[in-house]
Amino acid sequence: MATPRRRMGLEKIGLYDVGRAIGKGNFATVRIARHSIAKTKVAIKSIDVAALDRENLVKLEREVKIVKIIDHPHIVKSYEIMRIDNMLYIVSEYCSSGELYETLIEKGRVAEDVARKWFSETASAVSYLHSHGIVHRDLKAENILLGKNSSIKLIDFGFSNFQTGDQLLNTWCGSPPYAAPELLLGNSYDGMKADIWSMGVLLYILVTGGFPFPSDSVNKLKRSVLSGVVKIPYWVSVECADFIRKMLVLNPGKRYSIQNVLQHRWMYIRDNVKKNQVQLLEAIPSSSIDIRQQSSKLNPTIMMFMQQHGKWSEEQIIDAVLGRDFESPIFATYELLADKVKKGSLEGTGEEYPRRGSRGSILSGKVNVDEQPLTPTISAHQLAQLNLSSPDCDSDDSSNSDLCDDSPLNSMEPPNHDRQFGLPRGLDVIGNRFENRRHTLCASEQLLSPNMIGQFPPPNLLLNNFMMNPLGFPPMPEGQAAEFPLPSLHTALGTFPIVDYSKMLPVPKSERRASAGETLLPTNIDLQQHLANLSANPASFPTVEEEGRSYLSKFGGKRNTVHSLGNQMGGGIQNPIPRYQRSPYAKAPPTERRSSWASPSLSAQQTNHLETLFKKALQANNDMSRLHKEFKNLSHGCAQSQITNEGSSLACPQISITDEYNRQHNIAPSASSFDPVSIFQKNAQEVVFGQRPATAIGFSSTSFSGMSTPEQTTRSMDERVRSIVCTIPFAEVIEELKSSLNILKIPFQETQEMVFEPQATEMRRLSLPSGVEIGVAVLPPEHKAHVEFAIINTDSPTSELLCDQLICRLRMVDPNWSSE
Ligand SMILES: Nc1ncnc2c1ncn2[C@@H]1O[C@H](COP(=O)(O)OP(=O)(O)OP(=O)(O)O)[C@@H](O)[C@H]1O
Repeated sequence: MATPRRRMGLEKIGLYDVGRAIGKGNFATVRIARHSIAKTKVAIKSIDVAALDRENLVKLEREVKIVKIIDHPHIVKSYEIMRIDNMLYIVSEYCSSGELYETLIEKGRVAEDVARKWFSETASAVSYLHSHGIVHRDLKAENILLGKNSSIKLIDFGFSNFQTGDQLLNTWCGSPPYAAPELLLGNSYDGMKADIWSMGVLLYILVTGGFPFPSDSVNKLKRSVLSGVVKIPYWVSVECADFIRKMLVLNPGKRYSIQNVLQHRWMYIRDNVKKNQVQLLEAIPSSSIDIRQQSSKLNPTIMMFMQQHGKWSEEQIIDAVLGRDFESPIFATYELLADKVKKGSLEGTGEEYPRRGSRGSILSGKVNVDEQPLTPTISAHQLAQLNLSSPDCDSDDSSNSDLCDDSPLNSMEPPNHDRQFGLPRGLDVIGNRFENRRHTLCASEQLLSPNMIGQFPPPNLLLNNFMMNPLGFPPMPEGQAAEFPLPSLHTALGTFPIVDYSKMLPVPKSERRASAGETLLPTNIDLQQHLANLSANPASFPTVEEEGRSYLSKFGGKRNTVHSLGNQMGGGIQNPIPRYQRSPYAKAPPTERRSSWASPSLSAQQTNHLETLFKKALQANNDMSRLHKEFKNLSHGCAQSQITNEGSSLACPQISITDEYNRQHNIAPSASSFDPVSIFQKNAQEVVFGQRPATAIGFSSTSFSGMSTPEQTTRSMDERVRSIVCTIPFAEVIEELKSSLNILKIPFQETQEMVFEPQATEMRRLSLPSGVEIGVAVLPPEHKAHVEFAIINTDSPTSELLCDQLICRLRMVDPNWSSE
């Protein structure tokens, strides 16, 4: 008999046979165990109370208090609290499929419908907590377990707390990568809003497989979080990206609440997984859940069974169960058996209790069951309901196979969920499992101590997983190249292995503003070739700073600002031009703006013609071929244009360099002892920096005329900015623009920024690889959306046309729009 022999090796704690360790936290070890009467597997978290200081003792007691009162299908259920000697044990339902974090490590990011299911379940649990004034404060993929049918179970209430009304919390809790900015700043915070930030990070991780703010130090993390820039890869759907951004809003006052989260449209996109979830959410509206509602009914079958097997009296059972005495084995036994019955044959039949006339018992006046004489025997049918007839290690739930292995009790082996996902149980995975895990941090006083840095995940842990599995990247659908003569960047991005988002996506605003040695824009280097080289050797991808340094060491010692100056047909710009002083999206007096904007290469009539065609093409199921053809015809007719055709590389903008020193000291460019322009022009082919898609820092452009003085030849930035005001809400404008770009299959990067003039307001920037940047800002107090389209790299009519198209789309959804 194998079972008894194995069981001899199991430690006995209370009514549990305790087996191997399945998890480890800061202060706790979690082991799998089996209830000797209910035969149900459970997880037992054991904490050596003697090892805790006063502060942690308080937290532990709070955790105990909270787990006793919460009851939600997506929160791990606790059954019993045992205090034996110096140890405190929390017995809870066992989740067989491990941590969500491990699943992500193994599988990489998940499809959005899977993410939606998991995220909805998490949101449902968080909503339940928040509606009962409880904040979790440690939401992370490691604290989300997967139970049967891959359903989410939230664990670890070690840092949860009660929060009422407008009360703010002060204790620093959580894991840095999931920590809200207000926590990173050491401010008092609203725990509920901090939970939402962590949920934003969680959703980001689910759909991208990486962290939104990848950093290898706390300082970098802080900088990255506080920059307010969230870089979302292009494969994330527009709705999902919007949702993530709503949760990752710096200002907690403007951040989504859990009610907003539950109502976001991404949560209601229909798919098979969601259908179930909607039902689930409907079945458990958070507002209607009473914390562990006391049931006045006790199951007589369970009671009889307990009397027989536990030797407890009827009164003892009733007292413990109705009194919800977590510190009594009677309550745990009853609850475990009741859950077994619920999951078993009675589930869904509505027959949770024996029918009138069936064998039952009058247990007491307190118990609302059919009044029948107590029969101290249990029928085979009733026994089957309890699912106890199977011997140890036979039935699914009561199996000891996980528990009673031959390994030492405290050996740290991963649970068998590896098998569930059909993955080989790699030794390296076993070895790293607990090392990789990020534990929760908690500090009352200091913000982040140096040893917290050690708590960070191994750099790019999730992303590295991607690299090992390039198939994790969505291939660009065949035949879906950009409809417009965009550079081949589109395809290149599809195969570009992400080493670090910060190297692929637009650099943060703070970096963009750097004045020295930075360049902006694509030159005539074949971008695709360049990216292909980089993808072959990702480590060689230089940062902006490296690129700048390399330039300076090549061309001179001064710190120069580099401007891109338009096109190769421009006839050569001999003089530096004043640096463009402000963000293209900063508000400017109307006089500084052009109310209308037209391509110098296309007549207004031609533009209108294209616009009309564009509208028609949109109506005709996105058939852009005619428009495209028309566009090509027009472009051939533009002698001075620099329209590029599909497949060709980016047009070569001429580069001019403003000597920063001269500019600052109002020294005429001609007086400069250093005139790198000509050198630069000669060496334009060698310029290796600025290939980054849509990277732009101060810029200006040449016109097509080839005139000789900057004043005459340069179309100022304002001339290349089209500005319109929409009357529909900001979010809808963004959605419309993004969906238009998606229809046109034009990749874009979205960043969130703040505009401070005339007053602080949120701005969204969409950066397109073709060099178009779109800024959308709310116009207070009217709450209209101010949209600016800026062409930043070349005076390309292609880009102009694209802007026209996007404006046209906005006009269709907002008849009240106006141009500025
Ligand atoms: N009910 C459970 N079923 C299966 N595994 C569990 C269960 N509870 C905990 N674990 C495992 O044990 C690990 C540690 O548990 P838990 O997070 O509760 O401990 P902790 O000490 O609070 O951790 P930390 O210090 O990181 O916050 C979990 O990440 C998980 O892998």
